[in-house]
Amino acid sequence: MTPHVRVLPLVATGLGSKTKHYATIQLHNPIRRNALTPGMMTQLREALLEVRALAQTHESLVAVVVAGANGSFCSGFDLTSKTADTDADTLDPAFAAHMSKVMHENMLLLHGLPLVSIAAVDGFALGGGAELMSWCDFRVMSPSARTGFFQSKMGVVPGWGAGTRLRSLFGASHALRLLTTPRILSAFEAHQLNLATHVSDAPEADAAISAAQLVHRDLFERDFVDAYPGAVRAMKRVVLDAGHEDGVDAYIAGLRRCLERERAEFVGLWGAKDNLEAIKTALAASKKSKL
Ligand SMILES: C[C@@H](C(=O)O)C(=O)SCCNC(=O)CCNC(=O)[C@H](O)C(C)(C)COP(=O)(O)OP(=O)(O)OC[C@H]1O[C@@H](n2cnc3c(N)ncnc32)[C@H](O)[C@@H]1OP(=O)(O)O
Repeated sequence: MTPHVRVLPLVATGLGSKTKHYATIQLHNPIRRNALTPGMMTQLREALLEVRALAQTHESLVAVVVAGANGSFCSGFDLTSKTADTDADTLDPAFAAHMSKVMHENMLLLHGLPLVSIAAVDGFALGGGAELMSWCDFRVMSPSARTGFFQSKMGVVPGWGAGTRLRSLFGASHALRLLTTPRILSAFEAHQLNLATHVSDAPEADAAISAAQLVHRDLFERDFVDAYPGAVRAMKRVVLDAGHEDGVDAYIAGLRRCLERERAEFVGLWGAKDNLEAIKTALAASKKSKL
């Protein structure tokens, strides 16, 4: 199946006036661990707009889950996608600027949805995948899932906005620690660092559980069960609105300006000497591990 991003049918949970629904946006490029091609980035925007429209017509829709397919979350940008989706060289600064802008706008759209956003992380959330995870309000990891901001090891800064996002989530020193430490973290370590907001309470018993199952069982059938849908939606408005004294539009505009500066750093480093050396080393290591 060609790589794609789609919105799955809404799921209902709870009873009576507390019935709540959630939507799922699924990233589907399993042979590349759900890395995003340029085409998938455009489809991600369409999926986010579809979910935003659903939120307008369905008052009981309280959350959107972002998930991968076949046991993986997302391994960032699909480094093999240039020939399939575009003629541009993906190491070209013009491509870097374009990709980063598209993903920054996607992240702002996700962040500004009137719904609680939930990353359901199985397998790996790596590079841009860790960034996408970080932009979600809740970050649920299955017991065997892994994540990591390994951009510094690739000689770049984040291309999908994690500098801005982690600074706003955790403050400067914690954001810097995560971004300058290109280590792959277990779900347990990610939870200790507050990067994961939810992991299994009994990881050994839940060894085979998926993040989507954890979301359904632990969030919707337990944590959210007593909340009224209207109150959940209002909480999201309150929290977003509290981001800036002039309200949500000023908050998002401020984030956009920060992302513009972050993008300039990314474009300057993507495809430059250190990045090329890192890609060469990574490719050689990958080939060696398969011999
Ligand atoms: C925008 C920027 C940013 O950070 O801001 C980015 O995202 S740059 C992109 C950053 N991401 C990466 O560099 C991810 C590199 N990938 C990996 O480190 C690894 O594949 C893992 C994600 C840890 C998964 O390891 P695991 O052992 O489970 O599987 P594997 O390595 O055999 O991967 C399965 C197949 O998917 C491919 N594959 C995995 N990630 C890919 C990616 N991002 N782009 C293109 N192909 C990718 C592998 O080459 C392999 O292809 P074959 O089956 O043909 O051998």
